[in-house]
Amino acid sequence: MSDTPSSSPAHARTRIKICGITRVQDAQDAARFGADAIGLVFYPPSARHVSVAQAREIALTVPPFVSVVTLFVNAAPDFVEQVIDQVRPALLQFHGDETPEDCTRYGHPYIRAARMREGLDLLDFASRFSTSQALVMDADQPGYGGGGEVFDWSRIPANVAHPLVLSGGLHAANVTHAIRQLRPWAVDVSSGVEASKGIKSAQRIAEFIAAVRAADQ
Ligand SMILES: O=C(O)c1ccccc1NCC(=O)[C@H](O)[C@H](O)COP(=O)(O)O
Repeated sequence: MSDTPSSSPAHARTRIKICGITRVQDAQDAARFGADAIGLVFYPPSARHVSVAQAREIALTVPPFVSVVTLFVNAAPDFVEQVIDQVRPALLQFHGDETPEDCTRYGHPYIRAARMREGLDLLDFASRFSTSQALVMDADQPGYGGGGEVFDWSRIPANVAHPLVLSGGLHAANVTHAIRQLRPWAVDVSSGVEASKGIKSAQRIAEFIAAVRAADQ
């Protein structure tokens, strides 16, 4: 086997985040099938909103080396502090209208969602959020996120320096193609692995993860 560089991607394995987990059982299924991270949504209008107590219970059952990500939409700083203290997330995810200062004030690693609306300059956005560990690229939709909508992937510039987390309307039937086309660092899914809003389907999680692994071959 040759050890010369090739055009293959810089990483061999696309990371997978299953977002909008509301039940211990769903977190365990995600981990069991090989997810790298689970997302807990703190946004009361969402059907996937969890209380701090619920989130803590779920986080305590997540096995080692599976990251817990807590997602906020324009949350009050005191509330974010409470979640950091009680849930101990590996990462914060800001999915609303937060400024760079809103994201960095906790001194905690974070990822920032870019809602891919018409006219968004992603390179400018990336430079404003240079301290973000990754950019989550999601469809722009009413309700901020989790709407199962795909955006136009051709609007992602090739030269974004951040690791990219592809999100928005992914499911087992389109994620293989998405990964082969874009080679993101990670993929993030919610609606595409659900049985109903906020309730994940073990079978759909398994199929989604198998489709990601197929793309990594
Ligand atoms: O999931 C929600 O209800 C939600 C509400 C408000 C902001 C963000 C939200 N979810 C964000 C996510 O990380 C989803 O995984 C992402 O938007 C993709 O969702 P989907 O298109 O349903 O796979």
